[in-house]
Amino acid sequence: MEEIIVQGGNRLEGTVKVEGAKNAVLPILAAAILAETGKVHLKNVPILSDVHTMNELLNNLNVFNTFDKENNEMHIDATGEVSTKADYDFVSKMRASIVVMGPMLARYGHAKVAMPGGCAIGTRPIDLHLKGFEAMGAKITSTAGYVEAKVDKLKGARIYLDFPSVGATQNIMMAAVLAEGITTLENVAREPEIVDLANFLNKMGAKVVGAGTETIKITGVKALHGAEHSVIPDRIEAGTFMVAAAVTNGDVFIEGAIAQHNKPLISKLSEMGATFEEYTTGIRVVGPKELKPTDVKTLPYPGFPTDMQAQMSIAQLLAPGSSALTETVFENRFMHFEELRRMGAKFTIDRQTVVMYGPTEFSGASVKATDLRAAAALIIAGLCAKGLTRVSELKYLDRGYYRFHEKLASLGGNVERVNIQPIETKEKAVSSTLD
Ligand SMILES: CC(=O)N[C@H]1[C@@H](OP(=O)(O)OP(=O)(O)OC[C@H]2O[C@@H](n3ccc(=O)[nH]c3=O)[C@H](O)[C@@H]2O)O[C@H](CO)[C@@H](O)[C@@H]1O
Ligand SMILES: C=C(OP(=O)(O)O)C(=O)O
Repeated sequence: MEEIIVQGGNRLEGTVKVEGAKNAVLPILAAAILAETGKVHLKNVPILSDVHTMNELLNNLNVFNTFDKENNEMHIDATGEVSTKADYDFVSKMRASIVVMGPMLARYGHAKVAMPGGCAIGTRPIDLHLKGFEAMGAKITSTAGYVEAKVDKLKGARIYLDFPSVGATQNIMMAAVLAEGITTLENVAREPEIVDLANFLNKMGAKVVGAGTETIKITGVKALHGAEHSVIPDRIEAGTFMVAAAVTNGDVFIEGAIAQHNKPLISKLSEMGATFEEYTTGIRVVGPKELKPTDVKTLPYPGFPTDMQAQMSIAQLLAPGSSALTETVFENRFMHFEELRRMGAKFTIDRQTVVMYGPTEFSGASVKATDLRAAAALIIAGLCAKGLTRVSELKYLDRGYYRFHEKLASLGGNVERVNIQPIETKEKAVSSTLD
């Protein structure tokens, strides 16, 4: 079992480079299914376990790729006959696998995908994705844990999303690119990852306009081809380093960070006393000696991102006074708070709002990551704690952060990743030496 061990107290200083965005590359990899001719060439592909999982799924569907990890480049070939069934083994590992459904349906008029189910942060239904496919003429059935969509030819439609779901916007957009006629998608998600997907689809020959606004218009075309594309930088990884710098009174240049993508976070951390300098190559963050309290509410983009909520809570806990955090996107994304309590955090939770009482003097403890962003938050808390913090369940961290411990260590953090023996194995070893 692996753990990250953090000895708190160091100020972070120096330069750190962000990877390509996990949440951009996953739907883009799914979109590669649409390339009936020519290969897809992707640049700035992050080395993450989620990317590995998506690759395994694609291979299983007869879509092959080579990943040059030295250069973060990938070549994908979807010109063969692509399978239209995504098995439970893959979808259960990673919810984002559901976005293969739109491309399959667009290219073959058929998709059968295991129902993704909920996860550590909420129930996460896919009703909006399915409503969109239905509006375009697909018949949807669900049996034995699978959802199946069938249609002779998808037809363009006017679709209003009840909630600006990121995954539903992507899935419906990818279904619509080969549909007959025009699809108008209203109340869509406006995240930068939606814009990146639309840009990639357009390079493949699609006609998508309006990505990044509330309405996306897609004019169906006959077929799509391979294309070259560089994935946008990961705004959540960048934001995680912003918080790490802010809470350690640090001075960190985050290479590749785009200020436009992180406006609400920059605004909140500025309110708390951090200063920011924006450059074309990245962002410099300087943390204050003492943070000021502030309230945060997560919202769809361009609101404060739910994926930064756990990390932000560390800054709020450190600030003297009370700070509130309201989570409106997922119904169960406060799991990390009980772990933080073990490190000395004081707070109360009432439904979707946590009120934190600072300043927290974090003390090092053994804690378990409860999801991907919780893992990063606990490590950041460890950077500010007295003594040693040990964070386990690193499988979550590896979904979305590449060599997080090495990056923090390169900034002066006392952070190590170690392989520890499970207790039973240790006991066996001790008893065999006694024998
Ligand atoms: C791989 C990826 O890009 N993941 C991101 C994506 O997840 P994902 O695409 O799953 O998130 P959504 O925007 O779809 O979900 C937001 C909310 O809408 C609900 N919902 C969604 C679809 C649906 O059909 N019905 C429904 O009720 C969800 O349960 C959730 O409460 O956006 C989230 C919100 O910014 C981020 O936290 C995730 O990191
Ligand atoms: C919730 C996240 O991802 P996913 O939607 O893949 O679970 C995340 O990136 O924080």
